[in-house]
Amino acid sequence: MTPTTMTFFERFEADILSGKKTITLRDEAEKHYVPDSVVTVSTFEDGREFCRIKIVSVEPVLFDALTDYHAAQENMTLDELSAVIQDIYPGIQQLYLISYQRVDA
Ligand SMILES: CC(=O)Nc1ccn([C@@H]2O[C@H](CO)[C@@H](O)[C@H]2O)c(=O)n1
Repeated sequence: MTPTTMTFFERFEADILSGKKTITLRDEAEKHYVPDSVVTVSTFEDGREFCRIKIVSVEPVLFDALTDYHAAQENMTLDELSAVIQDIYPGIQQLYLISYQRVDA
């Protein structure tokens, strides 16, 4: 089934709304998003909906293969991004790069 919702940590809300953050890296539990589908986005902490996004692409990427370019699309340095991922997904190698565009409500 095509997923229709996605959660983000609240601290990333502003970057998503401003368009500074245009990808997210998830584990295999979230690899089933479908390009061109529209997804309702809410905060992980309290489930507050704050925008909708259109999935652009979903592709596997290894943690060790992350680059400054990925980090830039997260509005972070590579060191910051690596630390964030290690915190959320300790020891993970296989990630899924989900790129998205904000769509109007
Ligand atoms: C709330 C929830 O269920 N899961 C996640 C998982 C990841 N992320 C963000 O995606 C990027 C790479 O992982 C980083 O910016 C992360 O902080 C997030 O916001 N929420």
